[in-house]
Amino acid sequence: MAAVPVTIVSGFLGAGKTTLLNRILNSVPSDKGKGLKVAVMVNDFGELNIDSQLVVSAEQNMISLENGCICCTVESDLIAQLRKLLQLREGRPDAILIETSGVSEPSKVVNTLRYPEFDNHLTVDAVISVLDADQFTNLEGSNKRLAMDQLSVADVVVINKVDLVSAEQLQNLKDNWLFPNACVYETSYGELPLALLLGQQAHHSAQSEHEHHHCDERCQHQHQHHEFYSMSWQSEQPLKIQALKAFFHSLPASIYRAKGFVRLSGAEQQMFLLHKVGSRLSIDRQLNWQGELKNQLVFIAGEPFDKKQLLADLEACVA
Ligand SMILES: Nc1nc2c(ncn2[C@@H]2O[C@H](COP(=O)(O)OP(=O)(O)OP(=O)(O)O)[C@@H](O)[C@H]2O)c(=O)[nH]1
Repeated sequence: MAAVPVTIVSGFLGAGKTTLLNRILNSVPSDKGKGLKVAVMVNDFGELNIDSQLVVSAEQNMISLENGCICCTVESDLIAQLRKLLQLREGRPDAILIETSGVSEPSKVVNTLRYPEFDNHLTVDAVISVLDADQFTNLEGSNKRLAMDQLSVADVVVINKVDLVSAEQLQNLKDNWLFPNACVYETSYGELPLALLLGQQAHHSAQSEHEHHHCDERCQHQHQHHEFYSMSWQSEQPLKIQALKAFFHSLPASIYRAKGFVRLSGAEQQMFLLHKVGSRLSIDRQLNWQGELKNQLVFIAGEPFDKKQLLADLEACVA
């Protein structure tokens, strides 16, 4: 049996990984039409599983690796899920897509895929890293270092959100480019031909470190994992939109990412999808909502933050 190609979609928080994943899934010819059978793994860092609710998974096999980081705390879950997929007699996927959380290091996921037990069963097709053209230059400190680490192992870099930047800003980004080995594409909303993203066998193995290295409890190898902090909040009460916007605009910059669903007063039977990425906030009506009518929000920060205060401020937004 041929090895199953695995594509890793990585990139910093909010860069547009889920958007790109959905774009890919919508373009893959469906299984029933004798197309590809794709298994999708998504990894959300926060306690609430927002991404899995956003992925269009119609006929695909969707697996959620929750509440932790795919490259460390949920690595064993990743291994177990990969084993399960490979053991399938029928329905073994033709391709696997892994969307890492925005705080994961894709090189560690590549190393997991290289464990001897997966030899001849899995092959890394490409590591794709999505870059947020709008927010990338504003990243600082450990956020910047992590975003750079993610880019440094990419075979394909997708410069996304070009609709939000001027030609000059984009040129500036490219003039300071540090990753000559990757194929680089520019786009908005991950809109790229499927052929540029899947089945390219683009992976350059030399780019990942620690080949065949399997950490165990005796291992001296230091995981230089970047620390991130998250908090989740759920409530059934509708929120006041103006108060909610003011709340988000007053958050400390270290709370870089927030996402989830909110219920707003005046439209109680609807649900709204909320995204905060760096300084940008969007709140959009969700069409054809099938889930529960309740607020579910996740906050992710590069520094510890006052969770009690955040909860109190959120509760003050309840109508
Ligand atoms: N204007 C604009 N917005 C975009 C584009 N791509 C994605 N977005 C928006 O950016 C926000 C984050 O997109 P996601 O696809 O959820 O980003 P992500 O990388 O999966 O986020 P995490 O998994 O939380 O790290 C959403 O509001 C998207 O609609 C783009 O090209 N242009």
